[in-house]
Amino acid sequence: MGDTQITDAKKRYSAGVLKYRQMGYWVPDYQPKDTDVLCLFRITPQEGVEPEEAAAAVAGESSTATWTVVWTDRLTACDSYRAKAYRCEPVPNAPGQYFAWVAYDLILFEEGSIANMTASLIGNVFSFKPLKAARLEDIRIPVAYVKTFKGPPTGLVVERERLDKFGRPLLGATTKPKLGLSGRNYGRVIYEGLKGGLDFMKDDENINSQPFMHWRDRFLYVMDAVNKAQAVTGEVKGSYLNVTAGTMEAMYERAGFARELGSVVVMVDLVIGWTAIQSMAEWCRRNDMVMHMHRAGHGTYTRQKNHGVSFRVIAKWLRLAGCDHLHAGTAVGKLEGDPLTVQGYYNVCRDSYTKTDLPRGLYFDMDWADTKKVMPVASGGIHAGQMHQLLDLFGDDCILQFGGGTIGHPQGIQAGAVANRVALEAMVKARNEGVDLLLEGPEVLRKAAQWCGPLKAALDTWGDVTFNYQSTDSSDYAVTPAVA
Ligand SMILES: O=C(O)[C@H](O)COP(=O)(O)O
Ligand SMILES: [Mg+2]
Repeated sequence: MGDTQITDAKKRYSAGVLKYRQMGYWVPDYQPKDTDVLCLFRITPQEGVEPEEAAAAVAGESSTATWTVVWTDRLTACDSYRAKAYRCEPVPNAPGQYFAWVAYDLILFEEGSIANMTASLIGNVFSFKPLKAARLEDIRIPVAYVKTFKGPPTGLVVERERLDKFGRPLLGATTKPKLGLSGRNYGRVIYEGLKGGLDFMKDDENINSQPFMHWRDRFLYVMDAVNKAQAVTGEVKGSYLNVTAGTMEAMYERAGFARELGSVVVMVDLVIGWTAIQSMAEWCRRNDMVMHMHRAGHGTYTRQKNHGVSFRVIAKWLRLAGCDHLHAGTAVGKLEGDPLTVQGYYNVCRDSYTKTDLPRGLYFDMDWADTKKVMPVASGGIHAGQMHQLLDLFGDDCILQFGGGTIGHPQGIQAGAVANRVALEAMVKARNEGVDLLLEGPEVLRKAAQWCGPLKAALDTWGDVTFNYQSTDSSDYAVTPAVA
């Protein structure tokens, strides 16, 4: 018996163990349908396992197969239900690694459920012994499936209208220290930041309801600060109230209290899980609330290039699941992120139609079918001295968040916020006047600092701080291959 699909029914369905290719999970001449879910996996087969067999195994284990032939396949439309590995190629400059393309028929998935989609695509298959490692690099979700998800509760366009803020990135800050402040002191930090010119303040990912500050205290003091800052500045302000909790009931209770107090935004952490995220998105939609998503925990499975799930896939799932803000990397800050790869994440948050873009790690075209847009958030170790790079990398439709880079300002929190607002406004003005931000950005900052003491102090304190480390996850295609 060879390594290709066995078509003789008696041989194919006799009890025993067959190769996945023999069972029909490797179909090199398969033409993907417009309605198929397409996945690109990076696989590292064990020694002695042929790449096509490994690709077929991935297709099998993530769809209908098990390790042995089961006659019950014949009670189903198994020929169409089987996922099909249809292409397998060595990864450039990565010995032992292969890209495997797999197509899944739409019938394999429940509508509107990321939990269901992920249970197939990243279910058992990542622990499968014939593979040393596997990574889901990218996914094409077809329009027919996209339309079964509601997506962001508010969306980027409506959020700007509600906030009445246009033509520039929004500005925020994460309250620091991450843990330990009492409600009253916490509220003071919020007020200072908002009064100084930020649009948003933000709870940190791990602030929930600890002994030093019960969640109700936090919400009360934060909203008192938000209201006062709105009154003195005349601008709409918000503070992401983190409602992450141990149960859905507790999260609904906290979100309900945030709404009662007049908050425009609540926040959850990625660690609450797909079903909880979709439930909270439903709640936000019903209650006209912006939903901020902190991607806490993602680095445990997105960061290493040879194993896990790329953040671009997580970002696509989160846009469908429904969040309005999503932490998507900074490139220049303290957290992992190659600039082009991070731009790829931003693009899938905001695209109407995602085009294949290999240098940015985007392997498929994908039509978002008018799914609302997510506001990507740059947060993690950024400061005013990087404003030109941030604006150049990410454009206007994003949120720039400076936690330490606001709270740690030598002249105080309000001065930190002023420095960031002035740096941003100066940079947007320069960009709009045609200045080349990368070439002349530092000079724009220096000039603005002549008239703004807080910005000068920020640049003096942090201007030289960089985080220049080798990225663990950059594209395998540094430049787009030439098109003949
Ligand atoms: O949750 C976050 O986004 C980070 O804690 C940001 O903090 P930083 O700006 O001080 O790095
Ligand atoms: Mg944080």
